[in-house]
This record gives sequence, C-alpha cells and structure tokens, in this order.
Amino acid sequence: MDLLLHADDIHASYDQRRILKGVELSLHRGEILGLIGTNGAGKTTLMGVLSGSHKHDSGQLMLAGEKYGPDSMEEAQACGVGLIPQNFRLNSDLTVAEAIFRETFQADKSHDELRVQAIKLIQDVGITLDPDVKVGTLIRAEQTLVEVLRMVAEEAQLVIMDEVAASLPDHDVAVLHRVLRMLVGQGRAIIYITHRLDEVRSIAHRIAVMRDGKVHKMLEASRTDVDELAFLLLQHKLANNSRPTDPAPGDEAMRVVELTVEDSIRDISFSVSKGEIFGLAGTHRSGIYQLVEALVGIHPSTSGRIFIQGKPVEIRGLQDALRLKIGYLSDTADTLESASGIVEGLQRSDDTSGANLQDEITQLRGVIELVRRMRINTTNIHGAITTLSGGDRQKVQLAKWMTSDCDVLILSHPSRGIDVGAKETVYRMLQELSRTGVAIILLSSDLSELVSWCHRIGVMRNGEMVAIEANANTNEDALVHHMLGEKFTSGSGEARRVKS
Ligand SMILES: Nc1ncnc2c1ncn2[C@@H]1O[C@H](COP(=O)(O)OP(=O)(O)OP(=O)(O)O)[C@@H](O)[C@H]1O
Repeated sequence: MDLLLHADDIHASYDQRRILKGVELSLHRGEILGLIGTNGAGKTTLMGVLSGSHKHDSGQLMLAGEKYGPDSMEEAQACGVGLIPQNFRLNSDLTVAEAIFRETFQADKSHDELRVQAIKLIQDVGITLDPDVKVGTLIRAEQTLVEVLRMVAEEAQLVIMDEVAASLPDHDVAVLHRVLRMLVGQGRAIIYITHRLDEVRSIAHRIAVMRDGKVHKMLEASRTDVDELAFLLLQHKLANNSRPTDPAPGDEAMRVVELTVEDSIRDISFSVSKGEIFGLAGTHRSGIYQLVEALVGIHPSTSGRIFIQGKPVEIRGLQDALRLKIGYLSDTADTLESASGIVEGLQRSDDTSGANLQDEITQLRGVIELVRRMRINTTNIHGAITTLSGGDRQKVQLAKWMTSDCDVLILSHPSRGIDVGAKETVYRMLQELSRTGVAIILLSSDLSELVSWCHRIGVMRNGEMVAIEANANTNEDALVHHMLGEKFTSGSGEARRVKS
C-alpha cells in the first residue's frame, strides 16, 4: 500500500509537561487506523500536531513523501489533512449545504451553487440528508455525517476523527462506518479514535494502542480481540461484573403517570425505586431526551403527573428539579465553566466556602481520593479544567453529580469519552451510590452498558414507552427489537455494532 503519513519520534508538551514522548506511526492510503488509549494517553494531542493546532517540540513528520509540520489548521487543511474534533459544535443556524462547505476552499461560491454541489455530494456518499434544513434541527448522528461530508468537500486525504461516535446508537454507528469504508475505498486514509473496543475492531484495519505518550503496540484488527485490547490498555484483565438481576431494594423514589409533552411524548408511566438503576433506551427520535427534559423541567410536560416520595410535584424548570433533589447530567458537551479549576469541579456541592483549615484539608483529601479513584490524569489539581483531557473532564462532571446530595440522579451517557478502565470505576461508584438509596435514571446508546448496569430498562419508541424489562428477562437483542419495532437477531452484541 501507498504510504501517506509517517511520524518519527514525535515529542510534544504543554507548559513544560511532556505529553508525547516519541510517537512512531505510519498510515497508508486506503487505510483506517484505529487509535485507542486510556484517558490522557495523548491521542488528542497527537491529532493536534497532525492537524496543525499544536506544535510538536521535536521529531519528523512526512506526508505524501514530503516533510510536513503545519503551523495552523488552515495550513494542515491546505495539505489535505482534516480533523473532526471530540465534541464538535456546529452553528445551528447554518443549513446542511452551508455547514458542509464552511471554511472550505469552495466557501465563497454562491448559495445556489453550493446547494447543488451538496445534493451531489450527499448522493455520491449514498446517505439521506436534506441540504436545506438547519443543522440545529439534526440529531447528533446526522451532524456527524455533515462533518464527514465537509472532509470530502475540502478534499481531505487524511481524515482524523476524534471520538465522533461516542454517544451514537449502534445503527447510526453502522451508517457512519459504511461512509468511512467508502471514503477509504476512494484512496483516503482515516485515523479513528474511539474508546469502544468492539467498534474499533470492526472498523479499523490496524489498531494503534497509545500509552503514556507513545504508540505502545500496533495490531492487525482481524488478529486481535476486545480482551487483548483491554489488557494492552490497562495492563490487567477487564473485571467480569455480574448483572444486577435482582429487583431494586427500596421504596418508590419517583413515579411518573401519563406524562405527555405535546408533539414528542405521550402517556409515559413508570416508577423508579430508591436504590434502583433504571435504564432508558431508544433511538434519538424515540422521545427519551424529551422525557428526561420534562422530568427536570427544561421542557415541562403539558399533561400528566410526577410524584416524588409519593407526593405530587410541579417541575417547571431546572431550579424546581434541584429543589426536589433531582440532578441531571446532560450529554451536550461540557457543562463545566472552562475557567473553573479541577478542585472546584470535584468539590462536593454542599461544601461551604470559608470553612476552617481542618475542613479545607478534609475537602482536599476528598478531591485527591476522587482523582485517584477515577484515574484523572493531572499533575496539578489546582490547575484549570481546560488542562484535562476530554475523558478526564467528563469524569469531573460526573463526579460532581455523583457527590451531590440528590435523591434522583438522571445521567445521560455518563461514560461518554471515558476509557474502559475508568468505566468500571464509574459503574462501581454508581452501584455504591444506589446502595445509599439514590435512584438513578441512566440514558445510554450503548446497550451492553444498560444491560450490564441497570436493574430495569425502559424502552421508548415514537414517543411512547413500549416496554419495561427486568434485567433478568432481557438482553441486547430484545432491547433492539423494542427500539426498532422489528425483529433483530445479531447473535452477539459485538456483531450488532457492525451491522447496518
Ligand atoms: N490545553 C492543555 N493544557 C495543559 N495540559 C493539557 C491540555 N490539553 C491536554 N493536556 C494534558 O495532556 C495530556 C494528554 O491529553 P489528551 O487530550 O491528548 O489525551 P487523550 O488521550 O486524548 O485523552 P481522552 O481519551 O480523555 O480524550 C492529559 O494528561 C492532559 O492533562
């Protein structure tokens, strides 16, 4: 195969802290290279070097046989290297056609011309997307495809994708994979970062395992398995946690009766017990997001009732939810103030400022213990949140809610961006929290996570709750069946992620 990129002994740092410590990497045209690594291993930093947003200190890069070292993203783009970043955000007012061509060399063309070109591009790639709708109305999977089309429009030869599938449901991941295979079929190359080990095996030709700023191992995807990849990452085996097949122990924490939000959800009824982890599954348009937004008052219900500890309550806004001790971690990118520090992010919300020295020491001990337990990669807990890697920022957001004094905690994609090792810790912490009587409602597009973590799982389709399954009676196939309303037999969870 034709060599496109070669990285030799790349070193890079942030403020004197060495992050990349001699990366060796090569990539061929027509190849998808999976890149995995624990949180803070240096994946995003390396991609920053390749895409022109971070300058390396030493080492040599060659692109298409020529020396390469972009000083800016524009320069990288001009050399045919494009990046779709972790948690990318699109200006919601742009139409699909405008978003595809924004900041590309074709951006100056008239609206009509771009529209015609967008239609052709969408057809060529073989997906369904309306060029005239505003990107703000698209679901995350569709926005991801817009970003992929932008890479095609700017004729990128090397496309870097940093955890773009992190909260996409399996069937959207399958569509994305189909498009990526087509792109490499045209001779482009892709570097694909993910924390989903089964996914990387199904999409990549080779897999680079990064550890502590270096490519520790390079493997043929067809000759490895999830256990080997996990072992290479963690240096120990993944724990085999037992599923929570017994019913949840406690009294009722929350009851929802015939909850309706005009135009999105109808007559939803269910209850969650104290100490229960209740999963919610459904496609993006199923209504699960509208349901939780009604439960926390972001878009209040138009009819129906909510009871907390048996008492009817009104939830018309987030403040009402907080007053009733209902916490909500959404999955819409970072909710932490970027100016805030790691310590503030991890302090319990009931900690009092101006406490005496002894209290301050106790608080700091708590923070240090959380950093250790969640394996947050930092050399300075007094540093800014922005100095953490994406996955480590997510751990801080999650820890903030897990240590808050809530009776009901609603978590959307809590393990988004978190590596497989830290995921186990998150699960143990959720279990501990539920044992203290907190009721947890968990949204996740990763069905294996719902089946491994939840006592019961409610499945929504077309705005209705179509099934509530006890863990002991369900599996991933049964959940997909309810989600799509049609039979789906994959044989294994792993196979599902690669089917379209
Ligand atoms: N802007 C920054 N300033 C200072 N340090 C940073 C900055 N960005 C990242 N780092 C540090 O560099 C290290 C590598 O971060 P990087 O984002 O490359 O990791 P990653 O492998 O992409 O992790 P993740 O899987 O969590 O996205 C981290 O330990 C992080 O603390």
